[in-house]
Amino acid sequence: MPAITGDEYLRRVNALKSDVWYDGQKITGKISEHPAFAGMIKSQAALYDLQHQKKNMTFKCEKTGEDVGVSYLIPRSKEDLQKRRDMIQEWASFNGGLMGRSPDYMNTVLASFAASLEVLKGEKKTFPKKLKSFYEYARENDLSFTHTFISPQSNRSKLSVLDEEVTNARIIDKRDEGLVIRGAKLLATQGGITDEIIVYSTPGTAEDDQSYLFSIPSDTNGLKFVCRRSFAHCNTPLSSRFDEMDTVVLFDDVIVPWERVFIYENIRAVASLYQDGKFIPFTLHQIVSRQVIKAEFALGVAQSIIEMINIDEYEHVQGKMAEMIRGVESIKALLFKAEGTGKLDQSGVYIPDPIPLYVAVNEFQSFYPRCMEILQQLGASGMVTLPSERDFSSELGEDLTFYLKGYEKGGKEKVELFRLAWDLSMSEFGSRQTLYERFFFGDPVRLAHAVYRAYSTDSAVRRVKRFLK
Ligand SMILES: Cc1cc2nc3c(=O)[nH]c(=O)nc-3n(C[C@H](O)[C@H](O)[C@H](O)COP(=O)(O)OP(=O)(O)OC[C@H]3O[C@@H](n4cnc5c(N)ncnc54)[C@H](O)[C@@H]3O)c2cc1C
Repeated sequence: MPAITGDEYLRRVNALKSDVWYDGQKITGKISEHPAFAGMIKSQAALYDLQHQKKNMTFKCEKTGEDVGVSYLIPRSKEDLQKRRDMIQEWASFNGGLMGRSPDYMNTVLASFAASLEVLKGEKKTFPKKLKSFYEYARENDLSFTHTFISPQSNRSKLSVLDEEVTNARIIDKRDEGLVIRGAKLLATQGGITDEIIVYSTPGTAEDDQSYLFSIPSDTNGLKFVCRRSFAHCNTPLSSRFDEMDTVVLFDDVIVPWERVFIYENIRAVASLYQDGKFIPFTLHQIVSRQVIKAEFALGVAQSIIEMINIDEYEHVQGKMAEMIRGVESIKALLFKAEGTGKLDQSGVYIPDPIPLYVAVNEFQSFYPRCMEILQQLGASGMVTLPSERDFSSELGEDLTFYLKGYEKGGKEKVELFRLAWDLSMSEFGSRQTLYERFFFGDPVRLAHAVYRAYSTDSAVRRVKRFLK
């Protein structure tokens, strides 16, 4: 089946009978109609429809000749990589970059694994051929994915390996039918509303029974998704449409069939696929492409506030905008640099330069929260003087339209803009977005270590040595 439409996505999501728990109850009936999911699922369906409405969203599959999603494309040239960026940004533009787990994220991850099979050569208990066929199957059927990588946050001390009560999902048995998994994983955004979930242990895993890579359908027996409270409220411009639910993932003796096991009981293979393969550059390229759109969206909201209450003559306002512009342009420049200084590897895959992307994603972890702070500083009380649409339709409407007016704009228009700014930067949805970017691709402290370790200072040091001579 070629790239799917929104209707096909809806059909599949509703056909799945995943074990999704919301507020003490298992969700029954169509998940696309549940108030916690309806808005977001509709938005995701619209993304799939865009694949058929916009140019450059698909490419001809080398195997089937059919049109499949560009997010599955393994780039063979700089142009391919730019094609990927265009596609990612087309989807991100639809939601202001606020759907961090739009399908292109995990499709990219899977494509990166499939392009990295050489790192598994000679490694025991790894199945690179199966991983490749699974990638092709996913690409040709346009599967949707969520993922869960991190262990539960019960004990993060250096000595946590000594804990006797293990919470992290682990292999408890190996049977003819497959691996048996028991335990939990930290979380999966969009858990329970995708065809499949990819489960992976990130580097740092110290136990064999906790090292694996596999993918299973979201409605696999014993797999449970436990939701947080929904942030999707009516009459909110962003939360009502883009609240990607976060779920705790529980594995109640889940059987993972052998054909879906790609790595097991091999700590080194798990680490190598992450560090030595193409996961980091490809995934970072997807993330930063989306973050550019998100930063531009925040910039657009900030400038709209400035115009709405006519504050652009103040120097500190200009200074705050300059700060946002510097950030947006720096991230864009880093993205272009990564594409420009990418390299073809021996297998003919074009890999973006990971260093500028690492820098961009680490920078975004503090830049995005700062943008949200600036929105609050510019918007001030406008962020809370927000009568509802019903108030504007009531007998108070005329008064509110006048007393809440902006600069050359009526009260309703002003409140609509400020409600958007509030939803972006202050609502539960907005706060979660900020938290999300703070921790995207990992804890900022450890990500900074990774940037330092990945960066070569050799030429800078050589120059200092020459200078000293
Ligand atoms: C909104 C949201 C959605 C997410 N969605 C997903 C998802 O879909 N799938 C998925 O797999 N993950 C997801 N994540 C998880 C994300 O990858 C993690 O939040 C991130 O890796 C940080 O891990 P942690 O939350 O366990 O924080 P922790 O590692 O527990 O960190 C907590 C604090 O302790 C400090 N700390 C802990 N250990 C160390 C150390 N060794 N050295 C120095 N300081 C340390 C950290 O600096 C931090 O201040 C999501 C997270 C958020 C917030």
